Amino acid sequence: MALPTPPFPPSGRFVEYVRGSSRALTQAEAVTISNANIERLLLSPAFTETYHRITATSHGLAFPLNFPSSLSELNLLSILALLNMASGYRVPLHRETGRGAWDSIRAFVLGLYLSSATDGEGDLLSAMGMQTLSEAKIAELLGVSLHTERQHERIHGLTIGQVGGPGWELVQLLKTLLDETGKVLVNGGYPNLGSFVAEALKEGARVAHDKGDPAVAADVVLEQLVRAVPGFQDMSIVNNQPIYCFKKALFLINAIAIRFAAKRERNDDASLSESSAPPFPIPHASHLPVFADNVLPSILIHLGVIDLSTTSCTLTLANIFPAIDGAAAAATAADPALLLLAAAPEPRAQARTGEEVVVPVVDGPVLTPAQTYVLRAAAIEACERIVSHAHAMGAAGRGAPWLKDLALPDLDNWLWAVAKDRPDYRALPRFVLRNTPFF
Ligand SMILES: Nc1nc2c(c(CN[C@H]3C=C[C@H](O)[C@@H]3O)cn2[C@@H]2O[C@H](COP(=O)(O)O)[C@@H](O)[C@H]2O)c(=O)[nH]1
Repeated sequence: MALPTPPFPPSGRFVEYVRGSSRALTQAEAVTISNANIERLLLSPAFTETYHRITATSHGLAFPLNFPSSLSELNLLSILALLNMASGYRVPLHRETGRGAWDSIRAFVLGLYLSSATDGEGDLLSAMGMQTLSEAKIAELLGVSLHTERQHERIHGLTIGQVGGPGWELVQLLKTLLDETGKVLVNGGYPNLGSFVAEALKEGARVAHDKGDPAVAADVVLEQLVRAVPGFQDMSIVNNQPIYCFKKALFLINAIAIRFAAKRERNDDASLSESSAPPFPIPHASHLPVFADNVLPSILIHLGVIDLSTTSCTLTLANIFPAIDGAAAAATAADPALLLLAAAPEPRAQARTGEEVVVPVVDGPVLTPAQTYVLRAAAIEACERIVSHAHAMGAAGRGAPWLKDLALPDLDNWLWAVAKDRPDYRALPRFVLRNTPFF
């Protein structure tokens, strides 16, 4: 059942509406986020002992490619962000490709780039090229099958392959995103997504300059991305409450800031030549709301920051993650989060053999679109609260001194990457929504 779509936020207020609508929906659905549990996380060894290592090392946004220009890299990054979804296909992707959603999409985009250079297929990353991709080519680059197998009804032992299944579904989602975005770009006269984004970045810098506030640039870029490209229109109405998440567009703005920040500093340094600076301005992103996917809310629930036990029964959210591990829960009285907040357990097998501990990837609960918007809203609100609580603790001299500098995108990065950092976290189920192009 498709949810209704709200109007766009008023011009100039897109970032504010992500925050405001997330808070309002979290409150309307009676999700509890307590300062006590936020503080417990911020003081926990699980957080303090890994924060700097994780936020300093993991981003996966640098590709091992020699881009002919900054614009070419911007285009690749923009397409990567546009396609940064597929979380609902994590388990089938692991089964078929050995990779999760993010790594599969990265490999796919890398494949698009490399086949553009070598296969004589034309530029598959251009506005025209992205519309020419066949289902078969997308499936090949992604490494998934367009078929499922089923038992023949009458002939025992005979299996029949038929078009369909998770691989096919994901290929449809990607094809639609590539097609519709390509059309928008061609209609607007843009050769590729990167050149559209570069224009938005310039407009953002112009408005930021006029208003004397560098933070405004990201808002302008967000608005332009969302208004123009259906694949960035990650918004809905849930129980009469509009909700704006804009995960992929916010992720893109932050990715641009991360990838090109060093160059921005060079850009600001007038003594350097023009040629070393990219031909577009780089936005400030450290104030942006987090990029709400399925990982952030799931982990925040497991860590006890988002508490669903108080939610109303209409959306049946209260028990979506039943006690993760009965024995562990018993050992920690009523609160399984306590084990997760402790320092990472010594990975014994790893210590002995030097090999990765293999954790089976299992699907979490399959939710409805309405349920997932509520949980993603709760993650956005929880991260706002975590960061302001950290700043207050820093000012009061409680906790680690660096808490006063905690920034939203770094917190996003920690939550996302820590989920893959410890064997016990990797085993935590994340909720699943299939058939969405947004996360
Ligand atoms: N909130 C947030 N969500 C993120 C990312 C990333 C990429 N992270 C790297 C890139 C830059 C950062 O510095 C990270 O190191 C992917 N996702 C989303 O997770 C989902 C699950 O995917 P998986 O677990 O693979 O199956 C999928 O919807 C995917 O879109 C992030 O950073 N934040």
